[in-house]
Amino acid sequence: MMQTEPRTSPDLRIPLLDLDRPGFEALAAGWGFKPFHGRNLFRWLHKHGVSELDAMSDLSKALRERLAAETRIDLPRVAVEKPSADGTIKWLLDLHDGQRVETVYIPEESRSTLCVSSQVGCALDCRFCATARQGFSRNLSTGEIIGQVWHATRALGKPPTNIVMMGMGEPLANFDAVVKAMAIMQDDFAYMLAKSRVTLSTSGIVPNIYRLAEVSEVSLAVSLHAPDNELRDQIVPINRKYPLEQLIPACKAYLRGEPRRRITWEYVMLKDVNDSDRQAKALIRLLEGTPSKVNLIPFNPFPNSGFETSDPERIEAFRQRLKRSGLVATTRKTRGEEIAAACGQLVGQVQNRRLPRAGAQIPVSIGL
Ligand SMILES: C[S@@+](CC[C@H](N)C(=O)[O-])C[C@H]1O[C@@H](n2cnc3c(N)ncnc32)[C@H](O)[C@@H]1O
Ligand code: SF4
Repeated sequence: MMQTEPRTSPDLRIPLLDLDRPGFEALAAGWGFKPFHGRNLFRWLHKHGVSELDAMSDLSKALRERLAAETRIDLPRVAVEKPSADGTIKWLLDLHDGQRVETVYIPEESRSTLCVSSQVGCALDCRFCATARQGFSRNLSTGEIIGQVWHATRALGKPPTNIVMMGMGEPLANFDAVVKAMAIMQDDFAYMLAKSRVTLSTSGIVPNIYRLAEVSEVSLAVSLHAPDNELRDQIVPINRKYPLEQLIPACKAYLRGEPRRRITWEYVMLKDVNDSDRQAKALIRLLEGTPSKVNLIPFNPFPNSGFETSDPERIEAFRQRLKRSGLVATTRKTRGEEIAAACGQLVGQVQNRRLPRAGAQIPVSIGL
């Protein structure tokens, strides 16, 4: 075992999980090593899931000593692991300051999806969302976001085939950390996910949709939930700042006219709120001219939500109406019911705050 004592206080050491590949290369180069040594370290950490410096056999002793002295690797600690009979696994992860976030793994026949959190809580206050009830606590760092992927990959023995930024929080409100974490997910020396296999879901922070288009090519899912401003203002309050006449052009611009790309619109089905035939027609009109897929999400209830989920027949009638207009429309499957693991329903724990029991009986539903 390497005996080197840290030269600096642990808090001042460089958190390696916060770095992307260029960051590792710059770190190595800054210390007088070749940049590829930094790349090798990045590969050990993310591709091989190795966090013990002594096991990184192709790194020089001098580099490992420097790393041991001046860097740290803050791996997530699992507070609770809940497997479900259908293979879904929910992890509640402890963060360094006592906050907790949830990550959900959903296996399917031909793919596996990891639902990743971007914030502790959320400030955007969508009326039907359990995370919103928790309020906003803080952004996650890049390391805390990619740490969820690191953990799942290690636990499962292989990376998921798909990652969705649909856990707790609004990813576009934590722009820099999320973009860097998504770059690591896609890096060939790390998790090797194709661009289309990483999806960012947003409730519609319009300026950051334009920014995202400049720096990333991930798939975009937008939480729409209403076909007009009047209703959307009420149930997705960010709409008052960025209404539909700004949101739709931003999403179109995101596609850059590329024929194979499209926006996934998430539409949570709320009984007698947004599920009428008239609203289906309005939705069709709204999405005209935008390459789209609509994903209908049966509302996952939680105590005192004030909403009910639409009847299955109503959801199917709504879907058929969209389909007849030529839209691709699907209904999300419910998964992992007994472990309360719904993406979009996650409630981590915030230290020293009283939490609603929301989420206690909530099923998982996912599937873009
Ligand atoms: C929790 S959000 C996280 C990503 C981002 N903040 C957003 O709103 O798109 C992921 C998805 O879950 C949906 N969702 C939130 N609460 C839900 C509920 N009670 N039932 C079903 N879906 C819900 C959201 O609308 C969104 O489409
Ligand atoms: S749906 Fe998304 S944006 Fe809205 S409160 Fe929940 S996590 Fe935040």
